[in-house]
Amino acid sequence: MAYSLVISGSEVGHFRSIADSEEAKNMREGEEINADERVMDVSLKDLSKQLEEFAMARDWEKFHSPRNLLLAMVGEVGELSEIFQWRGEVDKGLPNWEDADKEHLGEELSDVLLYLIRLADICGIDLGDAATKKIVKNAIKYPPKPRERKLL
Ligand SMILES: Nc1ccn([C@H]2C[C@H](O)[C@@H](COP(=O)(O)OP(=O)(O)OP(=O)(O)O)O2)c(=O)n1
Repeated sequence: MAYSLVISGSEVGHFRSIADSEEAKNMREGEEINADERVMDVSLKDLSKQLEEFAMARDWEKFHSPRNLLLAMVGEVGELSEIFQWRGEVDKGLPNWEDADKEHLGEELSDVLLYLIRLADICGIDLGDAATKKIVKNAIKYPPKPRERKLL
């Protein structure tokens, strides 16, 4: 049986509860989820909250220690690497890739991101704030190329 879970940009709250929705609970392995619309502008804090709720609903908080989350993230980095393994150099935008391969890539990138966000949260790090400050620090360390002066 196929399920179609439609998520719109204005329904992030709905999306937030999808993992614990009746449809999700009733789903069996191999059944299809069809997210027809993209979720726009989801924030790190939104994702962090969803991950906390996901762990709480399954009583998985006891497993989400900093070390376990780090190891889980590294494992997902390995799965991400496997997608690129033996392919040689890949063009930007992945023009010759099958849709299924791109979807798989999106899933593995998401797994890395989600474990990273959860790790930061569990460690009490505000990742959005830390990353923004790091970008500023990077810009000071690596100043932009000076513009060429126009000679009058
Ligand atoms: N204790 C856990 C287990 C899973 N997840 C979440 C975070 C990841 O987004 C995803 C990882 O799930 P799997 O371990 O099933 O890994 P994959 O989705 O990569 O499946 P597979 O390894 O079979 O390809 O689920 C989590 O938060 N906490």
